[in-house]
Amino acid sequence: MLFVKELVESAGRLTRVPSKYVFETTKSDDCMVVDPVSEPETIKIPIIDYSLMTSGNPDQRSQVINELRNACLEWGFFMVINHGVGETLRDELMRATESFFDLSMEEKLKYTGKKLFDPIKCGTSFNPNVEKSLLWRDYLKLLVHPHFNAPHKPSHFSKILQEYSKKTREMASELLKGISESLGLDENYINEKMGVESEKWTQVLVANMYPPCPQPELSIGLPPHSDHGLLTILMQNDPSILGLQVLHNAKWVPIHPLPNSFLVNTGDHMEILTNGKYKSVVHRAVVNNKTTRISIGTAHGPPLDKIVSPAPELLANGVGTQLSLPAYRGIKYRDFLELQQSKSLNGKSCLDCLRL
Ligand SMILES: O=C(O)CCC(=O)C(=O)O
Ligand SMILES: [Fe+2]
Repeated sequence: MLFVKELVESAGRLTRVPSKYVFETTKSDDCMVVDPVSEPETIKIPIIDYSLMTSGNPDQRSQVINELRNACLEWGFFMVINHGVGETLRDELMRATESFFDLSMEEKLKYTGKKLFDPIKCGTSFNPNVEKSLLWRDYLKLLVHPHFNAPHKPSHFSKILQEYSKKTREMASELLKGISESLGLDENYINEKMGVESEKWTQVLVANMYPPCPQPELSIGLPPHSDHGLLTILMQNDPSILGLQVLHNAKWVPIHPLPNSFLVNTGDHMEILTNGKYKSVVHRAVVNNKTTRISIGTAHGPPLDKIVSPAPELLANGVGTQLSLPAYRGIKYRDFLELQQSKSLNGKSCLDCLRL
């Protein structure tokens, strides 16, 4: 296996993308990319002030819950500011992640596990065995909760990962409370049903590295896809390096992260649980020819053995109204992950398999 990082570094000055990295466009790639100058209104990304949600002031909280509801209904994506996760921890994690990718091929190859549920997995592309073309992306994927796993090198990586995973779990749990409330449910509804309260939920951390690409228009870092869990919390190395694009009203919206913010999106299990009220958002990562971009995402989902189906409470739209039918069949989280990882990443194809 050859990582993109090593391909770029070994080639001296790479001027062309090798043909196996030329990405075939799919339907949603035909969508236009929003031009921020002529369409500034379309890129008003929702911003959630986390500190107002947790300040203890009920008016401020209900204002933020409203904003969360709109963000989930209209975008499936929002930026979180004033979240209380220290800049130092974020920087340390980013530096340690860079050092991990800088390890020798020999070290990294120790983690190129073959099995889907290998708790530590380092690799390139998404699923090179079945993909028609390779992605301009290397990755490290760790199962960090309920059992914590991390590589031994670099030496301080594990401690930083553990702290960061805990902080993002706390944030995810608070956001899920707010989201429950925004759906008219008890604030603990999702956390109770999804094993958050019992500490049995699943957290997977993925670090993506996208080295500079000589022909960025021909290749892609991650093709259009939705995430599997309930919520994904993402940060990147430098807010000025663009890469993430979110599909909104059939157009790709490039995300300009606010400094020190987190990017949060709803995943397929949010869509299943809410019976399609809050949909998972399709997004992709494009590459550039100047700088390496690194993003680190934590996906938060139910316990692996939990079968998730639409919440009965959300099948009725109000007192006295008729029940609507469940729109998705229930599936064990583990089976959903297996389905997604056995194919190439392709829009919402896994969720489509569950539609009733
Ligand atoms: O690199 C990014 O911004 C997006 C990463 C992503 O979508 C993922 O890891 O699922
Ligand atoms: Fe994603």
